[in-house]
Amino acid sequence: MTKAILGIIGGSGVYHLPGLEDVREERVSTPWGEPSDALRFGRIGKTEAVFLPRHGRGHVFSPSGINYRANIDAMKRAGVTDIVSVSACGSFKEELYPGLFVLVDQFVDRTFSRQSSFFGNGCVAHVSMAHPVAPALQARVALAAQAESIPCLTGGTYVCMEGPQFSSLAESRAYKAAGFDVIGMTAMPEAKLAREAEMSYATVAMVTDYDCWHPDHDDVDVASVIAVVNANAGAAARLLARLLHDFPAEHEPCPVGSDCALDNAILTAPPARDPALLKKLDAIMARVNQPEKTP
Ligand SMILES: CSC[C@H]1O[C@H](OP(=O)(O)O)[C@H](O)[C@@H]1O
Ligand SMILES: Nc1ncnc2[nH]cnc12
Repeated sequence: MTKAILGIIGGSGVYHLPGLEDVREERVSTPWGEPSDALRFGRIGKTEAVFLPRHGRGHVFSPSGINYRANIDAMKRAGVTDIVSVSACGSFKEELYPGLFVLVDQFVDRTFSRQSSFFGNGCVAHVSMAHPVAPALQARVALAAQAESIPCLTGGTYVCMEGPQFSSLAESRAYKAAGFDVIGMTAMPEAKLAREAEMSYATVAMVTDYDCWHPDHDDVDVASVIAVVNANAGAAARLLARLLHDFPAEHEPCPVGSDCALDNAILTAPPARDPALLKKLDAIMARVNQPEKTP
């Protein structure tokens, strides 16, 4: 049995987790550098949680400047089994209106200036990203939203742009024509790294705007995003509190293999592996490095 510990990553405007009890803060260093902020450990009900604001308190890290590897590695070191991230996003669909929570299940990665893997020369791994969101975790988020009567839709594709500038009208129209549902700047490589670290991952995409394609709405700007996030901060807090309160004590095995993603993913032969990289991978590869149990 693996004890479930929930990691919550807060996005723009979400720098705290209201309702967290017995809070303890700890700065966790990782072989990949410093996470965006101190980890905040606590619990809601019987469930332990670890909260991290991805931009740091005071919003100091830009989407391209966030150390995603340090954030995910720190969560792994803290024993986190399941991560729920909250992300503000623009909408490409009329029916995905500002204030709606969308539980996306696919990502398109258009970032180009980020460290997107823990692996590399000396230890090569290829994990599956066919199903980047853990369905059981996502279903629990949906149940929590339902229980709190929070408008929430399951399913959708989040395109992750590099930023920090918002999209041009031509880009916005192209993403809409491609059938993407929402756009943000942070879910990638976060979701990829969570998969490499064998943690379940689900995103609550909080629609804040219609980007710039909509003829009847103003083009997105920071003020409008933050106004919608602030207006919905209470709903996000209630959703997360309910999720934590109702979360099972034991980590539920992931039907798409989030918790065993490294099985059959590592190509580099053991004798050829780079000891320095393996040392950095101590937390990420902890499960696959365990000595085999003798019967
Ligand atoms: C505040 S506007 C752009 C900013 O909002 C989103 O943040 P997050 O995903 O962390 O909630 C978007 O990705 C940009 O970072
Ligand atoms: N329209 C948009 N584009 C990119 N990131 C966003 N975050 C919130 N709204 C956004």
